[in-house]
Amino acid sequence: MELRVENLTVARGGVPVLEGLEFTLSPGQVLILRGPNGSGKTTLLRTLAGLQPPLTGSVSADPEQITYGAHADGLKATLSVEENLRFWASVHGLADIAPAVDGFNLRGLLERPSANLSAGQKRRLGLARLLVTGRPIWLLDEPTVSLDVASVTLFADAVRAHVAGGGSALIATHIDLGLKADTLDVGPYKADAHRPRTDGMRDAYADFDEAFS
Ligand SMILES: Nc1ncnc2c1ncn2[C@@H]1O[C@H](COP(=O)(O)OP(=O)(O)OP(=O)(O)O)[C@@H](O)[C@H]1O
Repeated sequence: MELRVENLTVARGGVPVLEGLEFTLSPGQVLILRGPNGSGKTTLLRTLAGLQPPLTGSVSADPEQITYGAHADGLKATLSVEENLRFWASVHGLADIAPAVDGFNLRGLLERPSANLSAGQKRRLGLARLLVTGRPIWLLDEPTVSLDVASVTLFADAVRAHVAGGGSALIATHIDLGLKADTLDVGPYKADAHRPRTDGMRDAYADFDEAFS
């Protein structure tokens, strides 16, 4: 499934951050999102995932086809590693968690409550969740934070296998993952936050408190 973005403007706290975005993420493609801190990568990913509305433009993909891996691992703290994976697999109608367990080297941690994992182990479990969603489009925000070199390799292998199977991935990262990938630099799309808007949309979002979204 293709994800096509046309004339997209995204905002945080009512302030336009990126505007005029046009790109396509195709099956089999890895697209690396680049840009300095605060440039709007997370805002773009959240909008593509359907977690916040765009100010203008359109995103062609159905949110049901998308898995969003955010900064937070989103683990259920009182459940074990295995229970976490089984829970997500059941939500997505899948039964087999073995590829996720083995793909992220979690076999020796299955009984451990996820609250008791190290930061890197938590991240591995959060990423393993990608494999039990069965969804074709992965949107990932700094997925390798806390991972050691070996785990970064596991992650890169998982992405490679995903796109080889017809999936796609848009990944915000500051490191080189060693993947065959295209790059989307958000720099040229930086919005002029102070330009008066003519479409009335600014007012609609001005009081929106992102802290509660
Ligand atoms: N909850 C929020 N409410 C209002 N503004 C926010 C909020 N979160 C982020 N921002 C602002 O929105 C802009 C874009 O932030 P965003 O998190 O999308 O950048 P980023 O490119 O992902 O940065 P980083 O590389 O540091 O993760 C920044 O100026 C940031 O300060």
